[in-house]
This record gives sequence, structure tokens and C-alpha cells, in this order.
Amino acid sequence: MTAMRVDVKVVMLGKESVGKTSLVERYVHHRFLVGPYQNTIGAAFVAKPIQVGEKVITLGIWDTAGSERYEAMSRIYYRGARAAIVCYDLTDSSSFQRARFWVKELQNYEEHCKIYLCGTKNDLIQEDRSLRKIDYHDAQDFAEEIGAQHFETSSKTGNNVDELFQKVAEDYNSTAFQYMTGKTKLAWLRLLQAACHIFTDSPGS
Ligand SMILES: Nc1nc2c(ncn2[C@@H]2O[C@H](COP(=O)(O)OP(=O)(O)OP(=O)(O)O)[C@@H](O)[C@H]2O)c(=O)[nH]1
Repeated sequence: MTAMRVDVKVVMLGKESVGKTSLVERYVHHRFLVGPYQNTIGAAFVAKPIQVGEKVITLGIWDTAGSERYEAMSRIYYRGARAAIVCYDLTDSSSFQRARFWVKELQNYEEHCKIYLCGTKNDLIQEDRSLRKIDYHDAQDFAEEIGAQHFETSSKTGNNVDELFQKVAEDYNSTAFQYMTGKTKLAWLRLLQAACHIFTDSPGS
């Protein structure tokens, strides 16, 4: 097995049973597993290359266990993450409280981690609007307050799932230069300068 170089560490956070594993399954394997719910123990990792313009960016996705029993462990997994997908279940108001908890944690301990707020299971809302427990605008306001992107997804139908992960990769791509260390940035600038010289000095230009 060859090791894959990971560009962005992404962590999935949220109350148990909100659908973190299902989101990853849908995105990575294009499937929705039916059958008895199996809670994640500890965490699971998967690497997924994704095309952004001309580039391929590999997301390293950590799917954490939502059970409060594993809270201390989940903290280990968000260390150094560049993106966090904080999930809540649109049909469960307590899951939104839990999402607020994870957002606070990230704001306090992982300030460079970009947050994506994700309301899951929107197929259930499409079927029966009375099941919605989190108003779209309330969640949107919260997302704006914390500077996060907000998505409502369904792993069952696939609605908005690719868009969510694509956005994570695109955001990383557009900010990657910003996060380069001084030395790397200088090297890139010199390379660009040299390329410009070659272009302007080339015969016929
Ligand atoms: N209808 C519907 N059910 C979903 C969706 N996503 C997840 N579920 C169901 O919700 C239950 C929990 O899903 P998981 O993906 O295992 O949840 P989790 O957040 O990974 O749970 P933990 O591992 O305990 O943290 C399962 O029975 C899923 O089938 C969805 O988009 N629509």
C-alpha cells in the first residue's frame, strides 16, 4: 500500500448519530449505508484526492466519534486541522447545541481551523417539513457570526455533499499561499519572477 500525501487535514465533529460517517461514506464511496446504526469508536481516517482547477488536493478526513464518552479523543483529532465540518442534525435541536460547543472549542484552541457548519439529513425535512427543528435562518445567522460557511446536506440523496467538500478544498487552495512560511513564499516569488523574465525575454515575445 502506498502512502498518500495529505494536503489538508479535515475533521468531522458533532453529536453522535448526526451523520458524520454517512457524509464521509457518501462523499468518498458514493453510497448510503442502510441497516442498524453503528457508532464510530475513536475515529476513522480516509484520504480523498479532489480536483480544484488544474490542481489535485488531497483531503485527509478524520471522522470522529460523536459520543461524549470519546470527547477527549475527538480533541486530539482536531489538533492541526485546517478545516472542521461541524455537523448538526436538522431534526434534533440538541445536536445544534453540541455543534455550538465544538465551534467554541475550535475558536479557543484551533484558531486557524476554518469552520463549515453542516445541517444533515435534509431529505427528512423534504419529506416532512414539521421535522425541522433548526430554522435555516437561525443556523445561517450563527454561521455568519462565526465566519463559517453553512450547508444543509443529505447523505441519503447526496444533496450538497460534494459541494461541501469541494468548498473545503477550494478554500484551502485559495488560502494556501497565505499560510506559506516566509522562506517558501520567497522561493515561490523568485520562481514567479524568473518565469516572468523567461516569458518577457523569449524571442518573439
Ligand atoms: N435519512 C437520513 N438518515 C441519515 C443521514 N445521514 C445519516 N443518517 C442516519 O443517521 C444514523 C447515524 O448516522 P452516522 O453517519 O453513523 O452518524 P455519526 O455522526 O457518524 O455517529 P457517531 O459515529 O455515533 O458519531 C444512521 O442510522 C444513518 O443511516 C441522512 O442524510 N438522511
